[in-house]
Amino acid sequence: MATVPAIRLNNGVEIPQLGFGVYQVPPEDTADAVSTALEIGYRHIDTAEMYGNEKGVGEAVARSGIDRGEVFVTSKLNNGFHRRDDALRAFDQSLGDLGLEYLDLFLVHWPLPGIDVDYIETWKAMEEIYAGGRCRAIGVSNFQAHHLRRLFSETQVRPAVNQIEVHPYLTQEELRAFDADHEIVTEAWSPIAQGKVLDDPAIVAIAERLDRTPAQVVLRWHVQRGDVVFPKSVSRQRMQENFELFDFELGTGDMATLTGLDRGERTGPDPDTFNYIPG
Ligand SMILES: NC(=O)C1=CN([C@@H]2O[C@H](COP(=O)(O)OP(=O)(O)OC[C@H]3O[C@@H](n4cnc5c(N)ncnc54)[C@H](OP(=O)(O)O)[C@@H]3O)[C@@H](O)[C@H]2O)C=CC1
Ligand SMILES: O=C1CO[C@H](CO)[C@@H](O)[C@@H]1O
Repeated sequence: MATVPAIRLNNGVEIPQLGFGVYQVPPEDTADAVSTALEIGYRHIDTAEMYGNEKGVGEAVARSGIDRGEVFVTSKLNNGFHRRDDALRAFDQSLGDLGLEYLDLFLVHWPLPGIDVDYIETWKAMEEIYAGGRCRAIGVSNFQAHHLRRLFSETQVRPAVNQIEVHPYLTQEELRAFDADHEIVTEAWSPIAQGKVLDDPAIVAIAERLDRTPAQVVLRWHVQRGDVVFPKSVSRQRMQENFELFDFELGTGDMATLTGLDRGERTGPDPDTFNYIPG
C-alpha cells in the first residue's frame, strides 16, 4: 500500500496530505463509503456538520478497528452557529455525532455566518475549543486574505489550515501564497472541480502520455504544489484510482500546463457573498 506523505501544521500536528471527502455522500451510505476508503488505505476523512453524515464517518472509524491515533478526522462549524456559546455547543455535538473523544481538526466552514455575528467572536470560541484539549488543531475554510488579516490582528491562535476551492480552473496562486507566507497550510476543496476538469483536452493529453487517468494527473498536480486534498467518490474503483498518486511525478512542463488552465472559475459559492444558513 502506498505511503501517503504527512504535512506538518504550524502547531506540529501532522496531517496526511491525501484524504477522503464526504460532501454529498448520502448519510445512509457514509459508513460503507468511509469503510471502503479506510480499507484502501485512506487515513484522513473530511466531513462537516453541514454534510449531515458525521454519524456515518464515526461509525466507520469505530468499525474499522484502526487505532484512533492513525485516522485524521476533520469537521467544520456550520453557519448559524457562529456565536460563542453556539460554537461551543456545535463542537460538542459534532464530537458526539462522530462518537469521538477528540477531533484532529475543526474548521470555521465559512467566514460569513448568515447571522449577525462577527467571525472574530467565532474564532475566539475556536481558540477556547482548542485550549480545551479535545481538538488537535483549528483552522478556517473559505477565508480570503482580508478575513485572515483581521484574525491575525485581533486574535491569538493562528489558523493551522485554510480550506479553499482550488483546481486547475481556479488555481488560487495569490491566496495560496498568502497562506504559505503565514504558515497556514492550504487544503484544496473540490480538487477535480467535481469532475468538470477531467475532460479538458490538455489534461487528457497528459494523462494519455503518462498512462494515468485525468483525475490522477490533477490530484498529483495538487500534491506536488504542496496542498492537502480529499477527493470524494462513492465508487471503490475511483477511490482506489484517487489513492494511487505516489508512484509517479509530473514534470515542470506538465505542472505549468495545468496551472496555465486557470480561468478564475468557481464551482462553489464565493466566500464574499456566501452569507446564509444552508437549508
Ligand atoms: N470547505 C468547503 O466549503 C468545501 C469542502 N469540500 C470538501 O472537499 C471534498 C471534495 O470536493 P467535492 O466537492 O466533493 O468534489 P471533488 O472535486 O472531489 O469531485 C467529486 C466528484 O467527482 C467524481 N469523481 C471522483 N473521483 C473521480 C475519478 N477518479 N474519475 C471521475 N470522476 C470522479 C465523483 O463522483 P463519484 O462519487 O460518483 O465517483 C464526484 O461527482 C468534499 O467531499 C468535502 O469534503 C467540498 C466543497 C466545499
Ligand atoms: O462544504 C461545502 C460543500 O459544497 C458546498 C457547495 O459547493 C459548499 O457550500 C459547502 O461549503
